[in-house]
This record gives sequence, C-alpha cells and structure tokens, in this order.
Amino acid sequence: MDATAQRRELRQRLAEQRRALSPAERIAAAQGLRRSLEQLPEYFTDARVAGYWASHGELPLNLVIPPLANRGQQFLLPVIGRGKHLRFAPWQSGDAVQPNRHGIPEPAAPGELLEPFQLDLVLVPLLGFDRRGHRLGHGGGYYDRSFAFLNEQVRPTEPLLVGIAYDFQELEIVNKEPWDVALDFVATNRELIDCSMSDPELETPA
Ligand SMILES: Nc1nc2c(c(=O)[nH]1)N(C=O)[C@@H](CNc1ccc(C(=O)N[C@@H](CCC(=O)O)C(=O)O)cc1)CN2
Ligand SMILES: Nc1ncnc2c1ncn2[C@@H]1O[C@H](COP(=O)(O)OP(=O)(O)OP(=O)(O)O)[C@@H](O)[C@H]1O
Repeated sequence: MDATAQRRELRQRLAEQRRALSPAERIAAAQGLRRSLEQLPEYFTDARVAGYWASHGELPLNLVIPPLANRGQQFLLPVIGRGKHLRFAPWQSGDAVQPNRHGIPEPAAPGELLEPFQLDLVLVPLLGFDRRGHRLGHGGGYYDRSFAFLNEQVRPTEPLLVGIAYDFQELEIVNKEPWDVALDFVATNRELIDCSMSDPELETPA
C-alpha cells in the first residue's frame, strides 16, 4: 500500500472511531476538554478565539464557547473562502448559520470577516495528532493554507494553534509534509499537551 492509500485508511479508521462514540462518552469528553483548556492561560485572556462547529463526530466545543462571551472574549467560526482559504466570522449562540460546501454550519451573514493573522487563539479540528504537534486533518488543506504564514515565524507566536482531539486520536508519529503547520498545543478530553516540550527523540532524522 502506498503512503497516500495508508493516509486514507488511517483517516477512515479515525473518523469511524470518532463516530462510534456513545452520547455519554461524548458529553464526558466535552467536560474533560474544558478542564484541559482551563490549563491554558490564553484561553482566559485572549481577545479573539476561533473554534469550529463540531461535525463528523468531532469533539464538541459547547462547554468551551459560552464562558468566552461571559469574559468579554470574542468567539469566531471558520468561513470557507476562495482558494480554500479560511476567514473567521464572529459568532454568538443564536446567530444564523448556513451549511458550507461540506455541510458544516458557518455564519450566514457575517458582519465582519477576519483574516487568520488577526486571531489570538485558534482551536483547530483534526483527525489525528502526535506529541510534536503534527496534525492529520480531513485532507482539504484548509488550515495549512490559511496558517502557512506561521511557518516563517518563530513559534509559539500569535495566533496560538491548539489542536482539539479525543485522546484516542493520538498517533505515534504523523508524517510531516512540507506544507504542514505544526500545532503549539493539543487539548484532549484528558490533558493539555505542550508540543514544544515533546521528546526530541521523536524528531524524524532530516
Ligand atoms: N467542524 C469543522 N469545521 C471546519 C473544518 C473541520 O475539519 N471541522 N475544516 C478543516 O479543514 C474546514 C472545512 N474542511 C473540511 C474538509 C473536508 C471535509 C470532509 O468532510 N471531507 C470528506 C472527504 C472529502 C470530501 O469529499 O469533501 C470526509 O472527510 O469524509 C469537511 C471539512 C473548515 N471548517
Ligand atoms: N500552503 C499550501 N499551499 C498550497 N497547497 C497546500 C498548502 N497546504 C496544503 N496544501 C495542499 O492541500 C492538500 C491537503 O493537505 P493535508 O493532507 O495536509 O490536509 P489536512 O491538514 O489534513 O486538511 P485540513 O487542514 O483541511 O483539515 C495537500 O495535498 C496540499 O497539496
């Protein structure tokens, strides 16, 4: 099996595993995720926090989003733009949404669209991750394209990228492609992982 077929099979296995969770497991995970994010000071202080509308069995952010508004922080959802670039629209509970081309809700009539560099903290959806912060997504390359500018900067910087995942989405090694943008942290239902602290032994030789 070639590398592309392997990646496809891995994506399928991870997506199925996620979809097979019971409602009780999903609720428990959402509570665990909130506790993990509460370990991250930026979650309490950053002015502009982007997330996602959970679909395909993704870990729900519904316990993570409401406290932001209470603290006066802005929450934003991704909007698919031209050339597979993401922009981000402020969204509050009750604001109208409409499905994008993948069937995922996005703000229907955004008053304002922010560019990725204008964000402070981004909660990034993913299918698989490793402790170095390498990420396996749905294969659309949306996040890699939109945050490619971070690869020319010393990390961590703003925006801070925090992958959001169930613990079983952790992989030993996610092979890095040249265009991949690494995550600074991963927050799971069990822990907050600081990817800059990852064991250098895990680094693949150049
Ligand atoms: N909740 C959420 N919103 C998001 C993302 C995400 O991963 N999760 N994205 C992250 O990039 C962007 C949308 N990208 C997506 C890319 C592919 C698929 C998808 O369903 N792909 C199919 C296979 C490809 C296809 O035929 O479209 C699949 O995985 O079954 C969904 C979203 C922006 N919004
Ligand atoms: N900065 C970039 N410029 C041009 N093409 C890119 C860039 N980043 C990614 N791509 C393209 O997007 C495709 C998908 O990339 P990849 O498999 O890493 O997506 P992903 O991170 O899994 O998806 P997503 O970010 O949507 O969740 C790649 O085949 C690559 O050609």
